[in-house]
Amino acid sequence: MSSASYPPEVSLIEVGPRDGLQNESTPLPTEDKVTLVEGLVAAGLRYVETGSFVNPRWIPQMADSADVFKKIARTSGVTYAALTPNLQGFERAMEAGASEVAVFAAASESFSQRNINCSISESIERFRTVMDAAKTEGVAVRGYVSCVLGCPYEGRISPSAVLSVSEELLTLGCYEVSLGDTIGTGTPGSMDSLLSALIPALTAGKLALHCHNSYGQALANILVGLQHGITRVDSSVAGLGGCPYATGASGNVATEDVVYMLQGLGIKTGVDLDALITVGASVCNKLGRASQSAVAKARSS
Ligand SMILES: CC(C)(COP(=O)([O-])OP(=O)([O-])OC[C@H]1O[C@@H](n2cnc3c(N)ncnc32)[C@H](O)[C@@H]1OP(=O)([O-])[O-])[C@@H](O)C(=O)NCCC(=O)NCCSC(=O)C[C@@](C)(O)CC(=O)[O-]
Repeated sequence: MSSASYPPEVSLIEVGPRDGLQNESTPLPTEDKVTLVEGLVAAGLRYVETGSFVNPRWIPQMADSADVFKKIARTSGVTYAALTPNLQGFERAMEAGASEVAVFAAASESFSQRNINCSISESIERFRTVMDAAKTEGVAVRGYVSCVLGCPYEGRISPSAVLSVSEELLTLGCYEVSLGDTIGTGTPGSMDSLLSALIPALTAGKLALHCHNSYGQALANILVGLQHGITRVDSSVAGLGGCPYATGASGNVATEDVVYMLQGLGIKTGVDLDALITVGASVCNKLGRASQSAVAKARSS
């Protein structure tokens, strides 16, 4: 396939400070989170999911999100987003100065119960109150759907289940839906089938991809997404991450690896790869863990 089949530009949604850090056994100190967010922005990322306003008893790693939002030096043109499961989370996010928020649903009932303690339909009702408040405040709301290519409790998930909840989120007013391969079991084949089912109904412009790399398929799955016309991709510096309610979910696809692949396709991201690798090395050093980015490992060897 020629490079002309790919978009000239892809927007990266950096989820490292939120998804990347929410599962760490020892939470990263607030100051280090602030340094991480600022480093990512300095490396060229223009959308950084900076924290989440969930129940701190459920996710203690994100308990200091308000402080992170308050302490970061902001750069104009950058979106500093937060995850908000309900109105209480939305209000906390607004008080902390989040530029936009994301609600998160699932295509699997069991995952929805374990992750946010309610059914899929109850979650949509909770999000309705968030959407109403966001409309009043003039704040954009992104939607996530987890388990689009497999669930840790239910196994295979049908594209029609993903379509149904994605449609509900878009109807509620989310400007896009990020499709989460939460446990990274998807393959280019299952991603192709899913997108072939979703895009005629929803359009590629309303979809983003959020791929975990547990089975080493994330880049291949993203490539399939690009071929379907998707131009917005979530990733996490150094491949940090994993969902606490999805056993076996390893890190998100590494931002460094996505940038390298996109550069190779001649696709612009606005990200300085060397600067990003330095940011990834620094946070890994603080966490005392190895980078999950193949590109960062190759460059440091
Ligand atoms: C959704 C809830 C809050 C429901 O939790 P709940 O216990 O059902 O909530 P509740 O409404 O019954 O309230 C119980 C207590 O929680 C408090 N509470 C309630 N809401 C909030 C809030 N916003 N902020 C702070 N506190 C809150 C509330 O005030 C109350 O406090 P108490 O009276 O007992 O002292 C809970 O289940 C929760 O926090 N879940 C978070 C799960 C989570 O963060 N998971 C990881 C993110 S999702 C993910 O990683 C997947 C994704 C997005 O990356 C995509 C992918 O890869 O698939």
